[in-house]
Formats: sequence, C-alpha cells, structure tokens
Amino acid sequence: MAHSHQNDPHGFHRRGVLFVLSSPSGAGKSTIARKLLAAEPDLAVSVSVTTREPRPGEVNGVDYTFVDVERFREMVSQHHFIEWAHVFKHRYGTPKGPVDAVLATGRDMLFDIDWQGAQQLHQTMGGDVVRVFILPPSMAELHRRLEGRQTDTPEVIAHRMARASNEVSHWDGYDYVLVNDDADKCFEAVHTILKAERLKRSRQTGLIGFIRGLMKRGDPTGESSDVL
Ligand SMILES: Nc1nc2c(ncn2[C@@H]2O[C@H](COP(=O)(O)OP(=O)(O)O)[C@@H](O)[C@H]2O)c(=O)[nH]1
Ligand SMILES: Nc1ncnc2c1ncn2[C@@H]1O[C@H](COP(=O)(O)OP(=O)(O)O)[C@@H](O)[C@H]1O
Repeated sequence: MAHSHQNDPHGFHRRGVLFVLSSPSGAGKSTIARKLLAAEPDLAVSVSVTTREPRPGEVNGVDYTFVDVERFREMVSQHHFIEWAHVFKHRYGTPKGPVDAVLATGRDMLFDIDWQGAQQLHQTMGGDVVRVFILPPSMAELHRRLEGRQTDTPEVIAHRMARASNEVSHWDGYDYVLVNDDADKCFEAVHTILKAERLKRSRQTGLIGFIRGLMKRGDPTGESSDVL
C-alpha cells in the first residue's frame, strides 16, 4: 500500500512529506484533516500525547493518547517526544518513534500541532517540513464554530477565543496560509499543496538522474538511465 505514494507514476522514489496543519482552535483543522485522510488513505497520522481530558467520542490511541501529568513528565525525561508544548493549560507532545518509522517507509505524515510544535519540528527536521496554517473567516465565525461543536464549556471556549489572536499572530512561520470559509474549498487547497509538495520531492530525489539518462548520447530510449 505504502508504495503507491512512495513512488510517482514514473517510479521516482521520494522522501515522505511531513505535513503540519495548525490553526486557532475551532477554525476547522480537524475537519480538513478528516477530509484529507478520506482522500489519502495512505497518509500516516501522528497521534499526539496529551494531558487534557478526552472529549466525548474521542478514542484513546486514535485521537490522542491521554495520560496524566506525571506520566507526561516521565515521557519527556525519557526523550519520548520529537517536540512538545504547553497549549491551553495542558501539555501536548509528538511521539518520536512513529515519525522515525514512517520516515523509513517514505510515506507522508500529517501532524495536527500548534505553532510551537510546527517551529520545533521544522528545526529538528532541518527545515524539511511543510507547514499549513488555517485561518477562520472572522473571530465571530470562530466563536460560532467553537459553540456549534458542543465539545467545550463556555469557560473553555472563552479561553480559546482569548488565545486565538495570539495563535493567528504566528501565521508568518508557515509556508501556506489559507482561510477556511468553505470547508470543501479549503480541503481542495490543502490537498493540492500536498500533491505539489510530493512532486517537488520526487524532482529532488529521482528526476535529475532520469533527465541525465534521457540526455545520454547513443541512448535514445533512455532505458539505461539510472533513476535513483
Ligand atoms: N505542539 C503541539 N501541539 C499540539 C499537539 N497535539 C495537539 N496540539 C495542538 O493543541 C491545540 C489544542 O488541541 P485540542 O485540545 O485537540 O483542541 P482543538 O484544536 O480545539 O481540536 C491545537 O492547536 C493542536 O494543534 C502536539 O503534539 N504538539
Ligand atoms: N468551513 C466551515 N464552515 C462551517 N463550519 C465549519 C467549517 N469547518 C469546520 N467547521 C465546524 O466548526 C467546528 C470546529 O471545527 P474543527 O474541525 O473541530 O476545528 P479545530 O480542529 O481547528 O479545532 C466543527 O463543529 C466543524 O464542523
């Protein structure tokens, strides 16, 4: 299964895309992520560890791995995380093991992490991360979405609204900034970015060898080219 994305139609191997989606809480990144996963079943997802309480319907080990603060601290001291941060009074971290495992297969991986995580991951991976930031159409609409989701108390919603403009202020640390007005249009844009970033990577890793082969004198078929 993994091979369908690892290679493009011409057989060029490429590195997987580490694809970060961030947004102020409630702007719709989980909605966009769900659509992306439906369209890209081979896309691996990084399951974060968090100290926040599960919401109704959230599944341990699928949406998040839920732990208490003591266990989280232990995991930090054991270097379990590739990055971690405090967000909304809780701790959230990206486990390193699954990232290494997915990178070894060449598959792409999706991260739903905040601007601090995006920054740390970008540094750790030597800049080879694609960061997409999703904005709400307005603060009033953000508030409506947080209320409409019916997952948080009025206090939690107020806290998230208070944090939203600070989150938005970090837009400049991203490669792409999109407004999630219409969810399907926003998903299409995110999907297009992922596909374009894949092409960019196959160019870097395989295409140059292939072009050299095509240009070889006395080899009009290009069959002796050493792609890879
Ligand atoms: N740095 C970092 N941020 C994370 C991680 N996991 C989730 N987050 C961010 O934590 C914030 C709160 O997430 P959550 O409690 O699920 O609320 P939601 O954004 O309303 O769905 C969001 O901005 C997430 O992107 C992680 O592993 N690392
Ligand atoms: N483009 C959109 N238009 C209207 N509602 C949306 C849109 N995108 C998401 N929503 C809704 O807004 C709420 C918050 O979206 P969600 O994906 O949970 O946000 P986040 O993961 O960024 O916190 C959900 O109830 C979702 O159905």
